[in-house]
Amino acid sequence: MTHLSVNLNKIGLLRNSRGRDYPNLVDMAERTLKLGAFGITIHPRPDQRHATYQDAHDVKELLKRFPGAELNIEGFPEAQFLDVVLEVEPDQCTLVPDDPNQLTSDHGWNIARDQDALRPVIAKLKAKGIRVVLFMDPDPESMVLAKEVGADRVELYTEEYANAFGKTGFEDILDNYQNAAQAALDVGLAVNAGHDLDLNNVQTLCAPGRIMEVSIGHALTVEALDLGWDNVVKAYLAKLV
Ligand SMILES: CC(=O)[C@@H](O)[C@H](O)COP(=O)(O)O
Ligand SMILES: NCC(=O)COP(=O)(O)O
Repeated sequence: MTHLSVNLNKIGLLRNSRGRDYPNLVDMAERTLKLGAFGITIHPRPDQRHATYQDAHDVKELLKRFPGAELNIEGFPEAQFLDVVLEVEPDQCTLVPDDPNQLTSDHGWNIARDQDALRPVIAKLKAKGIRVVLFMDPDPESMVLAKEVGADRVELYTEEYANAFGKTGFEDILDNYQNAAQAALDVGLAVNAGHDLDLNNVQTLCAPGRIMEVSIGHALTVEALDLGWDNVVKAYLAKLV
């Protein structure tokens, strides 16, 4: 079984577009958890275009009423982000090598280059009992270093997987992701996955059983426009058993 962490960035985007607290992100988080989702993910970016730092505090407070459910905060480890994470103390922090001006996340860490910066950050987060995940491209060779710098898990960046799904050559891409996941498991890292996963492609990635958690937001929100939020969350849960 793969855990579903629903990313509420796009709920935050919709809310922020009118300057009122509607839709209320915490209400959507509560609704999502009541449907059986394992957790909530938010990725507050420096411009707080969607999820905000206050959302991190508010969702953490909500989770006190949902024992066993997890909060995953994603982001680049700049000072303000780290201050918020260390205050909120989520169950998990996924470090993503995003530039503040990026439209969205589009690459994993270059650990060989960034290891000196990552090590103390990872140590500080782990000292607070926060599970640390590194957002990674599906490169089996990089998993040893991810473990060596102190990560607990990696999150495989799955845009390439999603783009290849159902097309010629997909099997080779799928094999690469499964090999990268196995390489992570072989060095003692658990494996998350995320970015552009959807109802059509998620099951093939998770079926072999190597993926512990997927975080899904953009496609889930778009699919909910057709199917309704509750139906979409239930549909993902049914595919991840
Ligand atoms: C790291 C990643 O792939 C996603 O979690 C990210 O949160 C997407 O960010 P946007 O919702 O800003 O596109
Ligand atoms: N880490 C991936 C995530 O949280 C959501 O990515 P997406 O489903 O919005 O592409």
